[in-house]
This record gives sequence, structure tokens and C-alpha cells, in this order.
Amino acid sequence: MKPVEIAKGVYDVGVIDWNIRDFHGYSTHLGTSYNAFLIVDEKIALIDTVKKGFAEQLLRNISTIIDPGKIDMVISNHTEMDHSGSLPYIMDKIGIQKPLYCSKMGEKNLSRHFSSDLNYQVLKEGDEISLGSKTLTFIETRMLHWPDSMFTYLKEDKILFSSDAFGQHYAGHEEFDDVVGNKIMFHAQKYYANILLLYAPLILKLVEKITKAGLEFNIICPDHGVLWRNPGRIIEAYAKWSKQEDCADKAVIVYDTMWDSTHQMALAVADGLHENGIDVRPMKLRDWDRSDIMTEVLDAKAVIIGSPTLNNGIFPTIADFITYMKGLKPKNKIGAAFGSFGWSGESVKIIEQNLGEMNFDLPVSGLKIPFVPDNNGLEKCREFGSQLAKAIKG
Ligand SMILES: Cc1cc2nc3c(=O)[nH]c(=O)nc-3n(C[C@H](O)[C@H](O)[C@H](O)COP(=O)(O)O)c2cc1C
Repeated sequence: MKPVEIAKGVYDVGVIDWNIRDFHGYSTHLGTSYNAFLIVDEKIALIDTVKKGFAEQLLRNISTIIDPGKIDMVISNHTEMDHSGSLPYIMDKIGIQKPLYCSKMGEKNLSRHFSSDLNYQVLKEGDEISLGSKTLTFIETRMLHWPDSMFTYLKEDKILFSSDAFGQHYAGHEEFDDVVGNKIMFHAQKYYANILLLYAPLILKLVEKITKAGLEFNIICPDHGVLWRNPGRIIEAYAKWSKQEDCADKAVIVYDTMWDSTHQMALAVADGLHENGIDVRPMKLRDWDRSDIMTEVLDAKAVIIGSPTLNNGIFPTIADFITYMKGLKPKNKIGAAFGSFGWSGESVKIIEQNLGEMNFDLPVSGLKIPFVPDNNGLEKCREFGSQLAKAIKG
């Protein structure tokens, strides 16, 4: 994609990765983009680079605006390779001695990826760099989502370069949120649920800090997806997702099955929930990616997990999902477990134990059915669903 001038002298020179479907284990719906930004003033700054394989494309994009050798400095908001993989190539092209600005942790982490001979210049919160008529300042955002993460703010144009925060894995020619319309919120929700949810308390503090400081934004520029020309919309969504309160009367049933019994149970539990006014999504793990399931979990009140017993344990995909969800630390959820078994039936207890460790509320005892559920068994599943519905509404 050709560079886009988003404000006078400020360009998005990033690239689109149309075909990536597996982003470190996260299943993207529509690829992604690696955004990088060039600010042309008396001095010229490049904010972030792109994934390694796209380095030449980035350089070509920059070359349509200026001679890359004229870049005076590079600013690295985040060390992760999708934004830094091209750094060695770019530094080599623009002059290895040029300053590479980053946070304190950025210096530490970048030098563990690349040469420690680069001209690292450490920035701290509130530091300013004048480019001439434009001034850059920096906001520490440690652990949002890496220790090195920081934001860069272009004061005069009120543009925030927010690194991975507010991003979406979305590939498209549209530059701004309003051009895509409401469907962009799904991609932003998926990104938040899978990358940022565990840092919800830090996000709330950051939103508070920014609000208190009275910082205004004309555009928020994340390193993935579209740029937010309506920043209020995404800031409000982040505040809501981070509070994890006021979720919808919605339940996600996450399950897997070998011989269909737990599947039949899942559908009957779903009926019990639906008949009692709950919006319910049964999702079988070998058909749905864990990142899609987490997207649904984010705004659901209940997560109900079903697994057959296999070798005295839970089915491996369920263990995978529980590990993943645990790491993302969802809060204020109701949980429940069910599953079919043959003789020892450990799965329900193991799931309940895990949900308990995540501080989920378990208002209804788990439901186990031996082998194939008959009509009576299916009725028990519906009843289990309706009891859960009452707890969700209560
Ligand atoms: C390889 C294998 C191992 C199993 N191990 C156990 C077990 O340790 N304990 C148990 O209670 N049932 C065990 N079962 C029985 C299943 O839990 C039972 O068939 C159940 O109905 C399967 O549910 P599903 O149709 O949802 O997969 C095992 C089944 C298979 C195929």
C-alpha cells in the first residue's frame, strides 16, 4: 500500500500483510498490517519499523516521500519483532550511527534481539524531542503489553502513536476507523481479548492518567490495523472491556468431544440457557480457534466448559484452552463444567478446579453423564442450563 499523509508532514509508511492467518497462535480473520510512521519536519523521524520480510517494502514507501538517508532518528515504541524486525536493515540504510530512541527496557530488550552497537538513546516519561515545528513527547506504558512499550505523542497535531494498544489485526486499504465502519470494533475486541485483557488494571490506570492530564487526540495511530480518527470510540471500548463489568446475559459453551456425547450435552445445555433468555454460543474447540473463543468470552457473563474424560484427565484441547484463558485473566465470570465419561469421570472436577483457581463463581455443581446421554440425561443438561441462566440473570 502507498504511504498515506495523515496530517501535514505525517505519513503512515507501513505495510499490509494480507495473508497472515496465524499471528503467534492468534488466528487473524483478515491478515494484519504493520504500521510505521514518518514525520517530516526540519528533522525527520521514523516511528517503528515492520516485520523482517517487509523491510524493503517499508524502505520503498519511505523513498516515495524522502531519501531514507535523510532520516535523522528512529523511535522504537515496542521491541516485538513485528515492529522491530526490519530495524537492522533500516539502520543500515539510513546510517547505523543515527540515534535509536526507546524506553529503558527498550534498550535492554532491543539489544537482546539485535546488535548492542546501535546508538540507543533512552527516553523517559515526559522527555521531549523537537523536530522543528513539531514536538514529540513520550509516555511510559510499561507492560502494555511488553516491559519496553511506550507511546509517542506528537503535541502540535495531537497524534498519539500507541504501539500495540488500540490495534486490530485487520488488513485493508482503509486508513481510518470510520471508513471501515462498525465492523472494525469486532477486530479491536478480538485483539483486546487476546493480547491485552490480562493488563486490564494497567489500562484503566492509563486511561485515568490520560484523562487527568487532559491530553487530547485528533488521531490515535496503533501499529496494527486502521487509525482511529474517532479516538473516543476506542478509548471508551477499552475502558468498558477493562472494567469487565456489565457484560451481556451471554454464555459461551466451550467443549470438545470424541464420540459426540459431550457435544449432545453441550447442545442441550445451550437449549436450557436459551429458553431462559440467555444469548448462548456453543463452540467446539477443534472447530473454533481459541482466539475466536476468547473474543466471545470477553463480553460474556458465563464460560461453561465441557470435556469427556480421557485417560483420567481432560481432553487436550480443553487443557490448551484453559491454559490460554488462565493467562489472559478474565474477571467477574460465572463458570461451570460438564462432560461425558466412561468409568472414572475426572474431567468435570478438573475443570471446576481450574475455574476456581481463576476465581470464577461456580453457582451450579458440575454435570457428569455416563457414556451416551439418553432423554433423561439430556433433560438434566437442559435443567443444568436453566439453573445457570438463573445465576447469570441473578
Ligand atoms: C482413549 C479413551 C480413553 C478414555 N479414558 C477414560 C478414563 O480414563 N475415564 C473415564 O471415565 N472414561 C474414559 N473414556 C471414556 C469416555 O470418557 C467416554 O467414552 C465418553 O462417553 C466420551 O465422551 P465423548 O463422546 O464426548 O467423547 C475414555 C475413552 C477413550 C476413547
